Amino acid sequence: MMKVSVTLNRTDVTDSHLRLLSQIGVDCVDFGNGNAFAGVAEQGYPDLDGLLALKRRIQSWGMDINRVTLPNISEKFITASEGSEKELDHAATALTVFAEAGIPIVRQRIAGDNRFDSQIMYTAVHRGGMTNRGENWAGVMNGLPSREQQEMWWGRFCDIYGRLVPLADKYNIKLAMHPSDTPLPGMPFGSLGFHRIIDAFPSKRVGFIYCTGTRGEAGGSALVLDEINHFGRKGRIFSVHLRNVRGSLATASGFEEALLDDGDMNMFKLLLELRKVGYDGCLNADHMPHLAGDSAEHTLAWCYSVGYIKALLAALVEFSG
Ligand SMILES: O=C(O)C(=O)C[C@H](O)[C@H](O)CO
Repeated sequence: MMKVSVTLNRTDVTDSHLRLLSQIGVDCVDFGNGNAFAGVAEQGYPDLDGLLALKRRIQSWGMDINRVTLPNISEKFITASEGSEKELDHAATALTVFAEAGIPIVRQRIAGDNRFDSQIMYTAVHRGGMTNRGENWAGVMNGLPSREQQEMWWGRFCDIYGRLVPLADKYNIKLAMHPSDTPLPGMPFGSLGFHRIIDAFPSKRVGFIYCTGTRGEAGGSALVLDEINHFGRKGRIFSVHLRNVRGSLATASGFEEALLDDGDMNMFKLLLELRKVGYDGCLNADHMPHLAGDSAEHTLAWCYSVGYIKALLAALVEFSG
């Protein structure tokens, strides 16, 4: 049975937030910022006792931790600056701490895997005046990574995974990569990059946080359905970010993020495809929309997105019979 998760970027979450998540029926929490865990600032990796206390607190509200993030690997490591190997040592230690705490999925953020580019961003206005992130890639072509830069980055990525994958196998924890957002040409993790990862690192503990929003940005629902089918059949989809978009780079040279019911993709069709390939992980209510009257913590947005996903899941059960 698929479950619903939300992302928290801080670990000092209040009881009132956990209560709200529990009330609206969230099953799991994902932690999106690897540097937020107690211990990372001081020693470079999370403190096991602090992590276990956080896990127990979340469990006391009827939820669990689904995915966490390893301490960030910076540009210094990519360019092999002196002393930067320590970052990989810390990521490796963090992985073993998370495994010891019984966390199922870790994700390594690496400088250069995502690219949020002010050159191509604009504010899209949707129904009721709601604003959303829009991107149009005209003008960015000259700034894209060269073939040489791409290969250099890939070499460093292989150094990172070469260290982390054997540990993931040894400690039985899943190592998940998120697709590059924005999926511009030359970014490492589009559909070709995803194939490349599992070809180079065939361990069954290597897979993806499959983000329907990011991949929809690349090619709309046709691409998303194909990729869910392919990577899902290979058992490589460990978690799903559920987000809708309008347009795509392939079809409109641009895209706009949208509410789950108001983009081009029919989210129920995506769930049917996930069900077809036997996916039973979390559906994360990705990227909180900016709703009128919402709090800085996006509590209204959580209610909208989580409620929508829970209704889709109820419909899916009836559909399956
Ligand atoms: O959740 C992650 O690991 C991400 O990489 C999230 C992305 O940075 C963000 O949602 C952009 O799609």
